[in-house]
Amino acid sequence: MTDFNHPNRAIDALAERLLRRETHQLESDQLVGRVLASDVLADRDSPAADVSAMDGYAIRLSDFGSRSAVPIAGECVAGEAPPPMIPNAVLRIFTGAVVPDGCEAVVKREDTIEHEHSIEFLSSARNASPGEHIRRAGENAKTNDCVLAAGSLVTPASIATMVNFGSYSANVFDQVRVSLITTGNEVDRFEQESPRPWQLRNSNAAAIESMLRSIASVRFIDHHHCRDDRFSLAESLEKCLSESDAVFLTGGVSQGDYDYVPKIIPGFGAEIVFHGLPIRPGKPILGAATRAGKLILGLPGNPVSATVGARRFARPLLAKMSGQNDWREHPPQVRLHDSASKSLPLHVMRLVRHVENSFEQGKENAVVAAVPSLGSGDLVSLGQSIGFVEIPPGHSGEGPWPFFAW
Ligand SMILES: Nc1nc2c(c(=O)[nH]1)N[C@H]1C(S)=C(S)[C@@H](COP(=O)(O)OP(=O)(O)OC[C@H]3O[C@@H](n4cnc5c(N)ncnc54)[C@H](O)[C@@H]3O)O[C@H]1N2
Ligand code: MOO
Repeated sequence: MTDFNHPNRAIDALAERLLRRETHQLESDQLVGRVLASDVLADRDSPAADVSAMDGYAIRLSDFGSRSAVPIAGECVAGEAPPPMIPNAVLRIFTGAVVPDGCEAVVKREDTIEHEHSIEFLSSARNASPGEHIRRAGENAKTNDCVLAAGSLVTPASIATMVNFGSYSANVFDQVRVSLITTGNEVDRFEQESPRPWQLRNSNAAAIESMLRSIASVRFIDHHHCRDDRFSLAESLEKCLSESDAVFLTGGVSQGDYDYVPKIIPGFGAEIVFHGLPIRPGKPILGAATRAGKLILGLPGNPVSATVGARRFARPLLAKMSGQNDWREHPPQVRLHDSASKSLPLHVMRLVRHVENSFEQGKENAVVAAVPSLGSGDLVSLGQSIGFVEIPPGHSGEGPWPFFAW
């Protein structure tokens, strides 16, 4: 086990040991949020022919020599093959229509005086250069060019690209199957009755399950809740590992006598890559990988630590396992409003909320404010936050700091 001084180093070391999924074909209406396993190729040139970028007139540059009005010989409309160009005449053309053979440029209609059967060129049109307002065949992509690379996350924007090139389905990586184990004798659902003062509702299960269910490239498999018992924990972990690619646990990861998570993991032949990182909250976090490349993430039980840890560590690791090339996060930088706090020798994750008009304060970065919090058990501050900023060791003040939104 190495001592990592940055959460990103720990994430990288764990990511290296994780498996990638098999692949299958999926229809385009199911693809958003999934990861392409094969390149998408252009099935034809884009555009497929030279087309007009403007509503106007298809001309030869020699037409500018004409002193008087030039006749309009016909129309090129979108959805039809163009008529031929006739000498000493222009064709009316519409955006997206194929330009006729012999057309050297398109002049916007605003740069002409339009009569019923002819046009005159305004002086603004006379600077038109060859090819002006013509989108050339293949200028976006040639047939068989790669237009979307394997490993990219499918978005509504990339669906547009796929469908344009005739891909109504794509080869994608299988979803990452994830199970969750929460621990603790004090924790239960308590839906019908009220918990006693020494009991707690299972907020970690609710937070992490909902986070996992919001990721399209993840399939949530199961949630087990275990009492603080070594054998039932080991039994649950064995079952979860047999049916999942990643298992997240909360609680039981620290130094207590009943903290069995670190104790049972070596029994599964898994390598503990880190146990304890210089972060607050979440210091006791544990990351392990099995020989088959499955992920075990042991999150501390405190609700803020568990939720922050899942967001900070699970998200990129699941992106990696789902086959995404660009799986590391690129968090935006934000400034912290009213940032009177001491620096600590840890990476401090501070819960933050929006600030009204955060972009109007003459600063380059958006501004957020710290949510007052009494620590990693403060579920009120957790619920009022929009995410957290991460302040590096020895730093304090307004930043800017990387921001991780929920
Ligand atoms: N001697 C030490 N004690 C502790 C250390 C340490 O370094 N040395 N670290 C502290 C830190 S930091 C944290 S964080 C906690 C994490 O401990 P565990 O992961 O073992 O968590 P638990 O003790 O099981 O629970 C902590 C806390 O969270 C509540 N909890 C647990 N599960 C849930 C759940 N599913 N939903 C809601 N709340 C939950 C639990 O009742 C406890 O209050 O250890 C410190 N101690
Ligand atoms: O760092 Mo522990 O995560 O709750 O306070």
